[in-house]
Amino acid sequence: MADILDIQGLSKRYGAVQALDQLTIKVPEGSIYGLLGPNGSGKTTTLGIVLDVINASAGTYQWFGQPTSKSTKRRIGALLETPNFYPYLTGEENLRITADVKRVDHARIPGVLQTVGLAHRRGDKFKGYSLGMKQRLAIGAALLGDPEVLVLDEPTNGLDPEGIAEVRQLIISIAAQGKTIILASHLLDEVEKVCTHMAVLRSGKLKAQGPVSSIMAAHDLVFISGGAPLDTLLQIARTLPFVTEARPVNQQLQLTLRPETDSSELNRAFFSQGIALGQLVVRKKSLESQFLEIIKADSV
Ligand SMILES: Nc1ncnc2c1ncn2[C@@H]1O[C@H](COP(=O)(O)OP(=O)(O)OP(=O)(O)O)[C@@H](O)[C@H]1O
Repeated sequence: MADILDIQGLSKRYGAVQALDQLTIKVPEGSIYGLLGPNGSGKTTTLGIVLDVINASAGTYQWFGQPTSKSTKRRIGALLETPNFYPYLTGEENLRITADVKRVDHARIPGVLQTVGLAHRRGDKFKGYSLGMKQRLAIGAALLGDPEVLVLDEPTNGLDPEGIAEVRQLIISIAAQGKTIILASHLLDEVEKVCTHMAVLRSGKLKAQGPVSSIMAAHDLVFISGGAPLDTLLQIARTLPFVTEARPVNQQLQLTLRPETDSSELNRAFFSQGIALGQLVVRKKSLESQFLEIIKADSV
């Protein structure tokens, strides 16, 4: 898979604030890439830099394997702030105005309205739209130029639960049409539900990145006990190449395994040393606790 966006060592300083610190990430083509981090972690700054509205202090980025230019910009649609639509005009009329500003043919409008699920409401005034419909129209405006990539900053902020569900579904369906989507969010739940890949930021630093499933899978815990004294189990566990962490907890041994390790390998490894484990329990950590650990960790 080619990389749509390649960010290398991006840094941004605002006076005393290091908003971004040597960020390096690659966004694969066709992914829904989530930039996840608490408020102030540098997500908007990152999007602003790669959209060429904020200057970086250091580092580089390339879109489609090229430095940014008019032609790369035409291939990117972005929604950083809610656009100012006219309340007394219809959804369709508002898109016509946006199309004129962007010098896009009006012939694109019916298809865009269809994509964002507003074709049947195209003649209704914007002010009568629900919050979710307003945001879908905004996403439609970003799609007018038929971009290959859609960049969204906190796309569900301020929406009601229904609007959140509509917008998340829309993002997934746009990606299904072959577009790459990059979105910033402070909601772990959102990234987990919508994204295929993620980068976790804290205080401008990258804490983890990769496919959402492998980041989440990397943090399951295994508890073992029995068959031998805890000390012996600990000694053996520390020699196993697929065990990344081992420590005694409440008369059991708590282990963290390398991603994609099957816990049955543990049974086999101990058995080969003459120990039949009395108990082996895999506990999935809650996503919240994984996220908190990732953003707490000094490095991942
Ligand atoms: N124009 C600016 N001047 C000074 N400091 C800024 C400016 N823009 C952002 N910052 C600071 O840079 C850091 C990163 O901000 P940024 O907006 O990129 O984070 P974020 O993850 O998008 O958070 P949020 O969701 O709250 O916008 C924060 O400490 C913020 O206060």
